[in-house]
Amino acid sequence: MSTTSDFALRAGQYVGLAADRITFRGGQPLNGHVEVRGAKNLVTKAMVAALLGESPSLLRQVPDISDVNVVRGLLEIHGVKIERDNESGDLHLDPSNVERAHMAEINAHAGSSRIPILFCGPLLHRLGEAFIPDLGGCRIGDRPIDFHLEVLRNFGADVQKLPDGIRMHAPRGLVGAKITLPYPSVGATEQVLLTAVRANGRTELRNAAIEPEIMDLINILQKMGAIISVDADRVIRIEGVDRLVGFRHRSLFDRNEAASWASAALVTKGDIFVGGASQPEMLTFLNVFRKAGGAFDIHDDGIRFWHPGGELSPVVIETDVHPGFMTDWQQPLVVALTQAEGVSIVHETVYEQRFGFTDALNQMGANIQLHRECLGGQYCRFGQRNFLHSAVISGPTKLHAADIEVPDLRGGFSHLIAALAADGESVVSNVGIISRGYENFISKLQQLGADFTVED
Ligand SMILES: CC(=O)N[C@H]1[C@@H](OP(=O)(O)OP(=O)(O)OC[C@H]2O[C@@H](n3ccc(=O)[nH]c3=O)[C@H](O)[C@@H]2O)O[C@H](CO)[C@@H](O)[C@@H]1O
Ligand SMILES: C=C(OP(=O)(O)O)C(=O)O
Repeated sequence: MSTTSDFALRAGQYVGLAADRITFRGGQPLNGHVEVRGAKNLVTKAMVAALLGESPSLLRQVPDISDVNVVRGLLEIHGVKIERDNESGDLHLDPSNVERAHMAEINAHAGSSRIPILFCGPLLHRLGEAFIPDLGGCRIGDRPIDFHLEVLRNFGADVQKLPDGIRMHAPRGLVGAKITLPYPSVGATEQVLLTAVRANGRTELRNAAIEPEIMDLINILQKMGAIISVDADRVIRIEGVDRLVGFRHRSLFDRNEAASWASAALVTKGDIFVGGASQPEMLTFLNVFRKAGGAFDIHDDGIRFWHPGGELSPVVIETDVHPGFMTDWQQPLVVALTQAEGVSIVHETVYEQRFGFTDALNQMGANIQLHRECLGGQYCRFGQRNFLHSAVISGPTKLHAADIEVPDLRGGFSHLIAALAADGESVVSNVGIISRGYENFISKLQQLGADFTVED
């Protein structure tokens, strides 16, 4: 097991990379096997949930990604003792000695993640106060936290905005509330869950997000002693309890990483077995993958994805909340769509500015035009607000080498696979961001036969 201090030192930094630039020699198919472990979008929240327990928790399948290290660093500042077995991915969290932390230390560790905002409920329950630093996460739009703050006020928290973060108090404790979210936000739904489980009385949440990662967080909270029911039509009801205990839980797999490797197989005309992936959480992705011309085969221990030969077909996609097409799936798939015979459309309805990554693809020879209009039948909050949130991709276009810079996590993965599909030598810089959500992606690319050099 690694020691606590190893990880404290690494908290807030991107892991696993000696350098931030990779030179790719494209044109080879990616073939082979990669394993995906726990979902970034569940594991980091489960770690926060451990704060609510009176006894230690064990989380399994935790990936070595920088977002996990950021959350680990923050938990350790609050006195949670954490040990990790890197090989198995087991993470032991002991919250017996949670204490107040210095604002300066918290700020120094906030790093690149959006998770600090989810510490509010657990810290208010345990300590009666919380300080939350400015958030990281991908810059793919404004990403306000107004729903979170409103939710916390509904529970009775006193919220004060400071120049470098937010301070909260709940001197009289937190009380269950009736809440309707303006949009089924994943983070705000988690905020309600993590706060309501220990609040006094009942909470009813309407217009909740119901992503698989949220369902798995509910599984964890139930193991801890919470009482939560999920009704039809996005209604979640929580009965607050006086105490929660630690949990033992094997995390849901990372369906976003799995979908990325699936797209990598399609883009490079390869064949990739994604160990650990399972069908139900990827149903919507699999339908689109098949319509675009990709082949897949579901196994007990993973899913095989490959390019079956012949032309790829254009598709029309509208990203949406679950069970719709996940917004984190579109970027790598767009690279494949540059190779489809005809015109594809992607209407991004979750984030207003998530097509920044397409500039680099156009530089490499793709033909992607962005539009402010909603190119789709679905209601979208961005149509009247002047955002380039619809993409028209005309293909097939040959991709050629270029020097490109990673703008964000999923855009970054799409750049890697575009460089691997392009003729010639491409230099991709700022690749460290990719470690936020893709465990050991450099070793995995090596395993799959990619030809590249990491700069020392
Ligand atoms: C760590 C994590 O789990 N990240 C995921 C999570 O992000 P995250 O939880 O940040 O995403 P949300 O579901 O909250 O955001 C969805 C939309 O709601 C808006 N919004 C959200 C909160 C708020 O207070 N006010 C507001 O306006 C956002 O700007 C965005 O337009 O869900 C997203 C949507 O599935 C995924 O892309 C991210 O990978
Ligand atoms: C947008 C993402 O993550 P985050 O919310 O952590 O920035 C993502 O995983 O693609």
